[in-house]
Amino acid sequence: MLQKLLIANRGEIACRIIRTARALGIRTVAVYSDADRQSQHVKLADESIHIGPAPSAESYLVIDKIIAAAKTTGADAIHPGYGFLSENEDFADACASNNIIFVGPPTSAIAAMGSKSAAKAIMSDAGVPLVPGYHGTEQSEEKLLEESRKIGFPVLLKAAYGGGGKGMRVVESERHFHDALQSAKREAQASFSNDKMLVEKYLGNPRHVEIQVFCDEHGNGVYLAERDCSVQRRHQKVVEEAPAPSLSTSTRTAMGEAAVRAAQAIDYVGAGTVEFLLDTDNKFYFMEMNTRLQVEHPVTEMITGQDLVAWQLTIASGEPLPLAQDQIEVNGHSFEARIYAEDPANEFLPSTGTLHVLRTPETSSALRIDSGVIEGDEVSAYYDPMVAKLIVWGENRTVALRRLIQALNDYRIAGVRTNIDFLRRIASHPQFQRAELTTRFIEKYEQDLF
Ligand SMILES: Nc1ncc2cc(-c3cccc4ccccc34)c(N3CC[C@@H](N)C3)nc2n1
Ligand SMILES: [Ca+2]
Repeated sequence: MLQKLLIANRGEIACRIIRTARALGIRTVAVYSDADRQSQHVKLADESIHIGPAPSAESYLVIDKIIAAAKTTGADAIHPGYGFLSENEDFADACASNNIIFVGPPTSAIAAMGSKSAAKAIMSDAGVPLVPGYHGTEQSEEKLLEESRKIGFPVLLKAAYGGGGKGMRVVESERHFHDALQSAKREAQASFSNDKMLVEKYLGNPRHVEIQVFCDEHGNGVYLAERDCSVQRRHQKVVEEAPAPSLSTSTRTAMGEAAVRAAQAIDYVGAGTVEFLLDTDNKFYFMEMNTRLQVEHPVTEMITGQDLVAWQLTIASGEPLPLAQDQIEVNGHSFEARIYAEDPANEFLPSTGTLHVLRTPETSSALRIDSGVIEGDEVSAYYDPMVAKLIVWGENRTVALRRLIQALNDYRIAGVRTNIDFLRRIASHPQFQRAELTTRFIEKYEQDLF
């Protein structure tokens, strides 16, 4: 087993990783910027080391500083968490060349999934269903238009190196094609320094259903059920749940097996998430694969009873998967609500300030709060405004949803504005209660939600 783990992250995920490492008897090292000197993750770790000024670009994102911190403290492994350097090939390489275990997949797997078009080519060979479309290297406007005609409008233009909806344009008909392509390419170039496009058939009302996969270094691969992350606002997940409501056992099995095939096609090791679009006809299509632990992993932990960070550390130590596929059981239903310090009344802009009041609902085996802050802490604008994740479990969706609403009612935060009321309105909405989830939920019910 690993002796000493450096967590190259901050906030709730750093605290969460430290808790599991401690339970496994692994010593922990926290890294912190000037703004995080007094933060929770620093207090929780056995050791801590300063890595630079508050801006991420001068601290949490600086590969050499993280590597130097690991060497100074004698860490034998680094957990990247999510965001920051978690899907950065150069960072994974830097760990390897410094004989530090990177708690994640091989660099080759990160590279393979880095481009959506390259990923689709691999998935197609692995027999994973793709949205009808074009993901080739020829990028002339004529070629992309010809392929769009073949697919049939409406089509979706997507940036091959994109994410979070940037560089994405729905093209209703041919006469909008030129302008949509130019603006998508401009945005992709600006956001990702790469304007390579792929074209997909536009699905009118898909759900976002993602499969949690785990592979070890011995060729074993399993899936740990799925999560429905359809309720998004501007491509940012707001509420996630597991399992996906009204997903048939045959669809669940087919998606899970496709996800494991996808992972094994790239010799995956560690925790990964294969994202699918689930269409109204129950057909599913590969969207992308995330080669990191996701923010919403706790809902999977709640319904399977597994600690996914413990699995990551076990596998990073070279040990086999803790369970075989037929030993993985799903019990009950779980929701995660992401609590952001942002102001719904002001375009959801980040809200900063001191958390004068932070009273949380009482935790239990059915209610978990993953948070990186305590009362009195400062919420700055330097980092992601998510201050906590509220995770609930129930023996069925109705019970879990009732607990979610009760917990949101019991949350008291003063000093920054939060999205708690917005979350409560989503959870209480009749269509949400009836699990009529589509990716257009918030857009469709916007007037009821604000
Ligand atoms: N071919 C095709 N058709 C419809 C789509 C609709 C979306 C979409 C659009 C808006 C919100 C969404 C929420 C969850 C899942 C998907 C969406 C979508 N994505 C991809 C990235 C994700 N953040 C949004 N891709 C799509 N692809
Ligand atoms: Ca991704």
